[in-house]
Amino acid sequence: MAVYTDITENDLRNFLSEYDVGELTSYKGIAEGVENSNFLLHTTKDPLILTLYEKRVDAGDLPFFLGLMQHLAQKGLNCPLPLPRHDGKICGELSGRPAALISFLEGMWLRKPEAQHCHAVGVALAQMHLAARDFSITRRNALSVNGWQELWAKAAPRADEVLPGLQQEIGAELDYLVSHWPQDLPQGVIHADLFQDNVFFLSDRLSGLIDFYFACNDLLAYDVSICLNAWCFQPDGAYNFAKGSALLAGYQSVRPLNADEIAALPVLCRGSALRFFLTRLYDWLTTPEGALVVKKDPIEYLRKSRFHRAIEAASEYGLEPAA
Ligand SMILES: Nc1ncnc2c1ncn2[C@@H]1O[C@H](COP(=O)(O)OP(=O)(O)OP(=O)(O)O)[C@@H](O)[C@H]1O
Ligand SMILES: N[C@@H](CCO)C(=O)O
Repeated sequence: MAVYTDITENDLRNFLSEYDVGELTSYKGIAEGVENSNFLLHTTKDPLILTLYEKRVDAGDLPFFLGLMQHLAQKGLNCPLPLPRHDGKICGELSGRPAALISFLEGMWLRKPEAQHCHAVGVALAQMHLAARDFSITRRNALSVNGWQELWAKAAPRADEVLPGLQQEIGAELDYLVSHWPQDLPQGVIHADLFQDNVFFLSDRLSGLIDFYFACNDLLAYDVSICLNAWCFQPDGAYNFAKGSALLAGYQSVRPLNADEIAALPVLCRGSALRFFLTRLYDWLTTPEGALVVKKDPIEYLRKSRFHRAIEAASEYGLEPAA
C-alpha cells in the first residue's frame, strides 16, 4: 500500500477549504502504486483523488506534470484534471508534502490484458504524443542514461546480495547502453511509466491514462519500448509476439515510426528494461522493512533485459513490414 505520509482529518479539512469541492464525507488511503501517497476522497460533490508527492517527485516539476494533464485534457485525452484552488494555484501543501487534488477517473486497470488491449494502449500512447506536441513547458528525463548511472553507482556495491554476478552483468550492460544510446530520433513529451496500472478500461474500452509523474521530454520511441516491456510479456517471462505486434500496430495507426526509430527499437527496449530494473533494485535495497508498500521485483526486468540483448531486429517484436 502506498501511503508514505499519513494525514489527519483536521488537516485535510483545512486543505480542502482552499477548494470549491463541497464537504468531505469520507477518505481512505489507496492500496496501490509505489511512488506517491494517494487517497480517495468522497465529498458532497464529485469523488476526488488527493496525491501527496513523495521522494521521486521534485515539487519544482509539479507545474510540468499538472500543466501537462490540463493540456492533454483540453486536447480531448481522457486523463485526470487538477483542480484549482480559490487562489488559482493547482498545488498546495498537506502534512509537510506538496499535494494536489485531481479528478477521479472511472475505470479499472487490467490484470490480464490481451492483444486488443495492447492495441488500444498503442493508439492512446501515440495520441498522447501528438496531443503534447504544443505543450510549452519542458522537463529533462532525470531517469535516462545519466540517471541510470547515478542509480547504479548507489546500488552496485550491494547488487550481488540480490543475485550473484549482477554487478558484473549490469555494469557491462550499462556501458553498452552509454555508448550505443540513440541521440537523433524524434523527441517530444513522453509518459515514461505507462504500465498496466496506469491505464484504465471500462469493459474492453480504454477509458483513460493516469500517473504522469515521470513524464518528460525524451525520445518518443523510448516510450513505445517502455510499453512493450510493461504490456507484452507473459507472467512466465516469455515475450508475447501477438501483444507486441498489436501494440506496435496500434501506435503506428496514429503515429508511424520512422526507419531510424524502428532500427533503434532493440536498444531502446534494453534501455527501458534497465531503467525499471534499476529503480526496482534501488527500492529493493533501500525500502525499510515494514513500509506500507509492496516492493516490485527487479529480477523481472533483468530477464526482460536479457531477452532484448538477444534481439537482432525490430521485426522480432512483431513490427509489420512497411507497406
Ligand atoms: N485520477 C484517478 N482516478 C481514479 N483512480 C486513481 C486516480 N489516480 C490514482 N488513482 C488510483 O490510485 C492508484 C495509484 O495511483 P498512481 O498510479 O498515480 O500512484 P503512484 O504511486 O504514482 O503509482 P506507480 O507505482 O504506478 O508510479 C491507481 O492505481 C488508482 O487505483
Ligand atoms: N511502473 C514502475 C513503478 C512506478 O514507477 C515499475 O513497475 O517498476
